Amino acid sequence: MITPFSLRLKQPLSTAHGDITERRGFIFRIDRNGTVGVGEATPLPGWTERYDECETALTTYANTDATAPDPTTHPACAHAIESAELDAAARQNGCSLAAYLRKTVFGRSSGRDAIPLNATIGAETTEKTVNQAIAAVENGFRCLKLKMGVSNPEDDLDRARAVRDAVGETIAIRVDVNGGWDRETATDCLPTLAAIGIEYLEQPLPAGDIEGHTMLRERGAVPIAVDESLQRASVTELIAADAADILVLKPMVLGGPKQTARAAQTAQEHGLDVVVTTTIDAAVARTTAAHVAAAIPRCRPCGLATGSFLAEDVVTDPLTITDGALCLPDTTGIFDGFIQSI
Ligand SMILES: O=C(O)CCC(=O)C1=CC=C[C@@H](O)[C@@H]1C(=O)O
Ligand SMILES: [Mg+2]
Repeated sequence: MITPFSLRLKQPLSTAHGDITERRGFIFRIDRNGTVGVGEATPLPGWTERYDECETALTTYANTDATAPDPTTHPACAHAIESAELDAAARQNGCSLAAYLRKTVFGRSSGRDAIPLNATIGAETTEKTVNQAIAAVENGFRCLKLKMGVSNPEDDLDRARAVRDAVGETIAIRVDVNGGWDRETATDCLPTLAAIGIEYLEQPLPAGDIEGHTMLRERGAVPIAVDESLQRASVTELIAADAADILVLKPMVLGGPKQTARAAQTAQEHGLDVVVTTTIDAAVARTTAAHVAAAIPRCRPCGLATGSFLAEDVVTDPLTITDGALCLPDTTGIFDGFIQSI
């Protein structure tokens, strides 16, 4: 069964790719020998297939004997299908999705209950950015993610400096440019970002400029993370190119929770760190991503505090965030409560 939804954001999330103002997607429900599984597809144009492409692929899969679509061409659709299958499988095994992924991908039986998060702050004015940063720290967040690449680089750097001055040295500040700089701009910004003491610089250059990220990384000024580049190159290719210290993994963009867990495993085997984030998804995919993060050993603070961007949701959020860390619900599968309420 496929149920479409459309959710408004409380206010636009401003990024170098443009503003995100609403999220439209589908809840996908399957029945496997009497056990229900639920998954979500929330395509984000520019990151995944378009909404109409997702709808066609999901409908075709549901109504015919078609195999699941390729996660590289239809990642959001593949995400919904894989999530629903894993939800049912975990429930049949009497365990949570996190425990199921831990066992089947990482061969482990125990893991973390609480996942530290970053607070996400859009490309706003300095005053708004500083106010949001202070509010996040007062709410217990120890890690802030600032969006850059919308205004000019000098203003961006001033904003990051103002946040550092406001929150002090002990709070991690990471910066996400969403590919908004060229090599020269990024190179020029490195010394100031290093002086501000940022945790890492995420996707400074366009997705396809893998070599440029390698070049920035070689400078050694600040660690480099890639996000959008994972749509252009595989984890193995990015590792071979020495393009990143950190991979930002979005299950909705990578085609599902297991795809993401496997990407994390490959990255960690090669000494890279990972961060799990959403594409500002609804509650089902956010909870799915939280299970993925909980299954992965050694995650840096994750970008999962995104439910508060939405003005409405498909279902009551089962995740609680306390002191900047997220707690998973005690459940089988993704969340037992979804079966009754959606
Ligand atoms: O990582 C986070 O803190 C939240 C998610 C987030 O920042 C994003 C979600 C969706 C699209 C992007 O603009 C953005 C990102 O680039 O990571
Ligand atoms: Mg990013």
